[in-house]
Amino acid sequence: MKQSTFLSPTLRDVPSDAEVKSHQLMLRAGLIRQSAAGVYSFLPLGLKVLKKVENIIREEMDLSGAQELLMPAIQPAELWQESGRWDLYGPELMRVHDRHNREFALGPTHEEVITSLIRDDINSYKRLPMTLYQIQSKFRDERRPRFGILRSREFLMKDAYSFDRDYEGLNESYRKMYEAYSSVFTRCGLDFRAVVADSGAMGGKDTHEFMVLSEIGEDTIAYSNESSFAANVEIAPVQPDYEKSNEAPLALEKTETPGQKTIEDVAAFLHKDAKKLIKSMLFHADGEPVLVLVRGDHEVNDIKIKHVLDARMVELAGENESASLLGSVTGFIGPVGVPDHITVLADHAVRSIVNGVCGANEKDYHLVNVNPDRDFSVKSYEDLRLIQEGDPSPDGKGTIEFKQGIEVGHVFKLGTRYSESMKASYLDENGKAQPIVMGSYGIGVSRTVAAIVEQHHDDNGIIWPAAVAPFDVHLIPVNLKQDDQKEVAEELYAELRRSFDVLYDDRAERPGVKFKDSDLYGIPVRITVGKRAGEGIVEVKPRNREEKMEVHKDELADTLKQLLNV
Ligand SMILES: O=C(C[C@@H]1CCCCN1)Cn1cnc2cc(Cl)c(F)cc2c1=O
Ligand SMILES: [Mg+2]
Repeated sequence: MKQSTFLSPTLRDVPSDAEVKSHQLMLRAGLIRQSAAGVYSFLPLGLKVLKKVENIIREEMDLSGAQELLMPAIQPAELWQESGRWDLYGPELMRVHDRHNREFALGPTHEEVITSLIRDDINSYKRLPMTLYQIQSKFRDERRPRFGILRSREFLMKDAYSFDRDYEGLNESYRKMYEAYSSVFTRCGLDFRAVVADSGAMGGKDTHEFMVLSEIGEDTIAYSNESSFAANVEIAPVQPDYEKSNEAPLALEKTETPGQKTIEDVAAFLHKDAKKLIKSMLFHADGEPVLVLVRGDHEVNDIKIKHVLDARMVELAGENESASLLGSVTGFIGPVGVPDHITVLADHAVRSIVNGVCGANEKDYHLVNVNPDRDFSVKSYEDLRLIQEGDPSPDGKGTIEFKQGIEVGHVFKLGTRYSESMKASYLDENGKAQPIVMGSYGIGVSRTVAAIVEQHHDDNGIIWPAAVAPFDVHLIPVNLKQDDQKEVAEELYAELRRSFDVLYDDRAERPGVKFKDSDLYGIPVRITVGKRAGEGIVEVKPRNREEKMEVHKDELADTLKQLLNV
């Protein structure tokens, strides 16, 4: 490709609204351009990378035995009404009307469509197992699109769906897909972890997220420093560590704590360690009031509350709720003397508190020498807190550390959630109808491109791993006015492009501009045709190393093969 004709405008300066490196560099290197908040065009250079990632995914999907199809982005509302999700999602689900005023969704995912497709065509156990996938644009009206294509409102996803006769079959389909994902992200040159995840609104049991390690990742991974344990912190289990204290329980006392509402304030005011405090929070779980207790130095994990109560919606109650239900404002509520109709749940660690402190359910008062089970009772002690760095790993090996991650893949064991609601069944050997057991598996294809940039760049620009690079070689003559340089460059371009993807910088630009653009583009190998062109010597520089080699043009093809390990 001749660069003089190529549309990939580079920017000298960092765009002010781009906060993270991948967003900055993808704009500066001319890979993407924004057309609206969270809506992007992929320019030719960016599209070439997107296609490389897509094809790695396609190869691994096909190797895993999945077959590719393409579903429509426009989805009839009826399908979402059948699955019960039309009213479950709010403004994030983009909805359109057609000319007959019928309602449609712009597809954020395709469980409904694929299930409606399958139920018409798979009716015998002989057709199972089957895994289908597509690579297609998805639409999710994110409230806060940000970080370029890392969180955009239209994005490219590979979504796969597996269909099995039973859970044993699903486990096998899931394992195959899990292996395929590991191959995809390894081939893309990513440092990633597969972590145990929360299935969110999808229901279903097992689910894993594939996280690319990155400081700017929105997800927090809790992992053991001595074993392979790794989980999204949202769902990481905490082992109950019941420590019996030999402190004698003292008489309960009410004490004035004027204006002391936060854990820090109360602990300081009463000269107590936060570990002695009982943090009480009033939630609504599917509308029912629940008082949740965690130790003062811990954080409550509302996803765990949802799982413990098997609730659909869990949200913190407002100030006036606490006042009307518990007779006081947040900061002074506690479990002592709580009306019976309010469920009280406590994290395991609360049970070990002796002579603790909690709100007195009266403004400006707290109770001290509070002892669980003596002064208040709980419905049950559960795992309700966020895991913390330094906690023992749930598998008993090592301690927990945190890392930030970018979620690039998410695999789910769906079970029969969709096949039952949408009546997708198969006839077994005895002619009996059974619900199909499903799995769903996503990769953010465009997000993966940005994640690769986050892990592969330096101050001068992107450093593409060879497998996903937009070109193999960047061929740069220093000065086209020099006949020998022009001649050698043209000859090399004609010759190398037969076996490599070559970007030939034929612009009449100053060398400095050419090299700056080249560093921005991040093409794996740069060939500079300069002063020694007349001797047939050119300079070869790998983008991911400082060193430059002088190579005779006759050895060039072999040198490139080694550098690109093709
Ligand atoms: O998409 C999934 C599950 C898997 C992920 C892998 C590929 C197949 N689907 C979960 N999810 C996430 N955000 C959504 C946003 C909207 Cl607006 C919606 F209506 C539905 C969903 C939704 O269902
Ligand atoms: Mg996810």
